[in-house]
Amino acid sequence: MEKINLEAIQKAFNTLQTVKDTFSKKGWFPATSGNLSVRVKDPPLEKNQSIIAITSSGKDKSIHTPEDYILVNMDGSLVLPSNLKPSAETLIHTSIYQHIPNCQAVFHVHTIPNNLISELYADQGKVTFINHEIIKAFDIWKEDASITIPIVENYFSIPKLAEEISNVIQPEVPGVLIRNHGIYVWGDSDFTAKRHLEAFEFLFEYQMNMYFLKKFK
Ligand SMILES: CSC[C@@H](O)[C@@H](O)C(=O)COP(=O)(O)O
Ligand SMILES: [Zn+2]
Repeated sequence: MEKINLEAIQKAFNTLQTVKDTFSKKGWFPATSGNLSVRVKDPPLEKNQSIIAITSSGKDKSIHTPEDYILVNMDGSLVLPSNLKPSAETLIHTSIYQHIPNCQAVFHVHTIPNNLISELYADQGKVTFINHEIIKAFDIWKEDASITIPIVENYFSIPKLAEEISNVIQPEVPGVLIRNHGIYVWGDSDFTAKRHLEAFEFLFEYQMNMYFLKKFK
């Protein structure tokens, strides 16, 4: 811990606060759901010694308190002793950082569109979006672009859920849907992870609306 730079920690906490505020205003943290993490940027640390700043468990994410964030190691353990509990889903975050080499931020939200799409396409284990301009937000620049996001079952056991997510992770698709639960997204910066999340949510909302429009046409 002596090696860890306080400025880097403060910067990580500030980033989480800004993202938390933005998503909260969109209504993306209903009933204390959702969690966020960023890698604490500390160049002297080796990759496997990295630490992350993550939201504490069970907090109302529409308000700010000094207890909102906590530091954890890549095995999910606390960096410093604390009475605070890190997110119950910390192991999902650490597993994503370990599988995606340049991952700097992981965001998780529960929304009605991501829950409905995850249920609608659960049997296929994935959902594909084709020919949407917003696919460029995933850095996919080609004619007839498409993106396919995997869907996993909502296992009660977090280690099992983390393992299932890591089994379907594809580096070129920065997200995984969990059936009737929510979405995990990541990026090589908090800016990129936010852009990915907004693009996925746009596609889910579009698909959901299109589904109903076609039904009642
Ligand atoms: C209140 S339901 C949501 C939780 O069970 C969980 O899925 C979640 O997203 C938030 O858990 P948390 O421990 O606060 O990070
Ligand atoms: Zn959740």
